[in-house]
Amino acid sequence: QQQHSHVEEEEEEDDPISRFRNYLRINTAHPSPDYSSAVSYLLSQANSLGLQSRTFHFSLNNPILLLTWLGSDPSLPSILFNSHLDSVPAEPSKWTHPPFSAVKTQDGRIFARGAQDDKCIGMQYLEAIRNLKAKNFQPTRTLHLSYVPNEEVGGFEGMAKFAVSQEFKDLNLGFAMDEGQANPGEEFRVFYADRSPWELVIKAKGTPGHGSRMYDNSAMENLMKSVDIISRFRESQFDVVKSGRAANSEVISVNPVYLKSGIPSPTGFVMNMQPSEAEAGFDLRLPPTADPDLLKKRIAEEWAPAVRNMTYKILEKGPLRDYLGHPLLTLTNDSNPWWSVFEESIAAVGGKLSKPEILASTTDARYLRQLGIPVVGFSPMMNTPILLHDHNEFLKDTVYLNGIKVYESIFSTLSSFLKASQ
Ligand SMILES: CSCC[C@H](NC=O)C(=O)O
Ligand SMILES: [Zn+2]
Ligand SMILES: [Zn+2]
Repeated sequence: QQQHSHVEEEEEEDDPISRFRNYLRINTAHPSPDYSSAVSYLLSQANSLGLQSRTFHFSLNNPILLLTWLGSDPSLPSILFNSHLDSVPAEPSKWTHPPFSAVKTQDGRIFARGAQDDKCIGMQYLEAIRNLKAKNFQPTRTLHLSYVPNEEVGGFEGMAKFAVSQEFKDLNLGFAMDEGQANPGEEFRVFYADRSPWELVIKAKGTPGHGSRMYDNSAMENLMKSVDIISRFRESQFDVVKSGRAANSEVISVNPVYLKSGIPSPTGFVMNMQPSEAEAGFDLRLPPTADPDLLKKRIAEEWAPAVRNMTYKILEKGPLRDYLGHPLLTLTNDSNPWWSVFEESIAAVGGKLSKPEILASTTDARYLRQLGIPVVGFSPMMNTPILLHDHNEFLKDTVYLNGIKVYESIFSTLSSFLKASQ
């Protein structure tokens, strides 16, 4: 009985850490994310802060929540802070604590799927507004917070649809921020571009035959030649990274994700038959500087040539260029006034930024950059191991709380910044 009341007491606490942990307890992992609970929870927070709220349904079962803190001069371009509602799945048996219980250990680590990616920033945005309101801060520019579904599977039912809507256009955005990544070191990492993902499937056909026969042009041989050629390209890119000439995210990555062939039998595969078809799947990532046409030519001529009985399919998962044909990147120099003001806001709280990077993976920021909106990827996590999509994802309470201070500075500085009128 006593223990029971103790637990209830803990759940009813209302402080930044409990509010973060409660958000983490809502299971928004794929394949069946509970978006409605997440949206109701965020709405209750927004209401307690007196923020305006709207929920959009551009796609069935994929709600988008938009919260707005109206500036004193709503005619100025506004600022958007985005986070995604969904998470990748977790395998509970491989975690030391259940992934949706948000256990906090003695040393302050909060374990949950989404702790770093990216429920931290979603709640830190709200806490920063809470603190600024308590200080009677009034923004000049309007601030928007967006909570979007479907990011982890490409954003096609989320930000991709929102970004092309009239409702989005009406926000009149001047600048946006989206998630970044943790840093084990002392500085905050910051991202000016994402790599663009392609899915590549290559298929080989060939002569079937007895498992004992040696002959040319079997499907397996044709596929394995391609796998070998692709591996060599991968090595050449990886060598550039290993020799320190480029960062991981600055080269084209190509990683095999599946191999499929064989003739199934009740116990596995028929072992004395050479199959007539074989295929392989690859995850490709292109940095903004990569030449997509050159890569397509390489795929057609070397990786899956028709002369070797190969066919292929490339699925481009999102844009590579903006509507003016420019690569999707945000300038991080003085020519971008938003960047300078962002830098100032970090310095104002004693934060240090590491050299701006390209993100190795992909976020919804690409849909905003496609529109020509400058977007900075940033999650204020220093002294933190990179655990996104990993087992035992956690964030330390002190790091989380410090991040709230960082966003207070970002919000107040950016929303008062008047020079940029674009
Ligand atoms: C095909 S777009 C997928 C987007 C996904 N984002 C986060 O991990 C990623 O794989 O980078
Ligand atoms: Zn993410
Ligand atoms: Zn992710």
